[in-house]
Amino acid sequence: MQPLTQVLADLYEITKPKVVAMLVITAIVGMVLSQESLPSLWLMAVASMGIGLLSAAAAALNHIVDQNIDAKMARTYNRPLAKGRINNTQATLFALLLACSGFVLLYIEVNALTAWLTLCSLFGYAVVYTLVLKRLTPQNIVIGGLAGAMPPLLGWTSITGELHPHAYFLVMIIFTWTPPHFWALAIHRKEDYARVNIPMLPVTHGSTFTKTTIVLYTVLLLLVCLLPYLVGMTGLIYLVSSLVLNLMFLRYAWLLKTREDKALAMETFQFSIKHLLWLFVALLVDHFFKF
Ligand code: HEM
Ligand SMILES: CC(C)=CCC/C(C)=C/CC/C(C)=C/COP(=O)(O)OP(=O)(O)O
Repeated sequence: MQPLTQVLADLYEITKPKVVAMLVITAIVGMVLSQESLPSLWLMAVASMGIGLLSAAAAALNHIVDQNIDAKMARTYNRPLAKGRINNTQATLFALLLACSGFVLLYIEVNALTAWLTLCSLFGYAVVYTLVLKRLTPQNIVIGGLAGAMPPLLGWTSITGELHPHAYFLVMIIFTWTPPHFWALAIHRKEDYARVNIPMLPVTHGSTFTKTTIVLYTVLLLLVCLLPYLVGMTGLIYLVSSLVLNLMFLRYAWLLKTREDKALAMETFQFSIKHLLWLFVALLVDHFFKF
């Protein structure tokens, strides 16, 4: 029997807290951008809580589904389920508790549209991506990435109760960002994925092809990031910040492609996270000081 504190720490770990924190930040930006003035803080808090709970449930389900492959990969062998520190019943009940409380909170305190869309995102990540696409095709993270890109739209609908084209631009940004974010890591962890027969792009098409694809996606990302400015949704603060961040990302991608430095893959991956965080901070600042 594990001590209760260890079980709680393990349950917390399977929620992928840092990823969920980032998802919630992008949702909050969606909330703020949906209105001229700051939305109700109560509504923002409950919506963030609901989106966070359902994202955490999705992450826990991913740990349950992937425990056998996680146990064989150097990056993930020490995860709570892979190591048997918690069992399937504990993890499943925990995931259900998170999912139900998140859904009910969104449905009652926010709106039905957001509750259903967030549940669809959970399904998209935990079932469509993890259970099916991850094992099926090297385009797994391109298609599956849509679930992780949804939070800004979920944040937007939390406040307005309606879908809006401006929210789609934010989704498109994260959707285009996800492949270079993940493939940089997948290059570094290629042997891990090959060992467990997961058809990640560097395994199926090689690292050289993947690096070229990363460069192309970072160029596409730079262009997609211009859309909010071009339609008048954002101002110059966002335009300049996004250009600087995307040129930095492109530089990492280019160095990764052209230099034989093994450390560059993880450096590119780590930069991708900072890139997205600062891009969304820029969207926030721009919203309040738009010129
Ligand atoms: C299908 C889409 C995605 C895939 C396959 C993916 C893959 C990954 C993987 C494998 C890691 C773990 C790296 C490690 O253990 O060292 C990671 C880390 C991370 N991802 Fe993603 N990611 C995706 C989408 C996203 C999205 C949409 C966000 C946020 C908006 C995000 C934010 C992060 C953050 C913040 C980390 C660092 C976590 C930490 O340091 O513990 N990812 N990602
Ligand atoms: C409700 C909602 C918005 C859901 C979004 C869910 C979510 C947690 C998205 C994050 C994407 C992510 C971390 C993928 C990595 O999975 P992986 O299995 O490829 O990586 P791993 O090997 O580290 O587990």
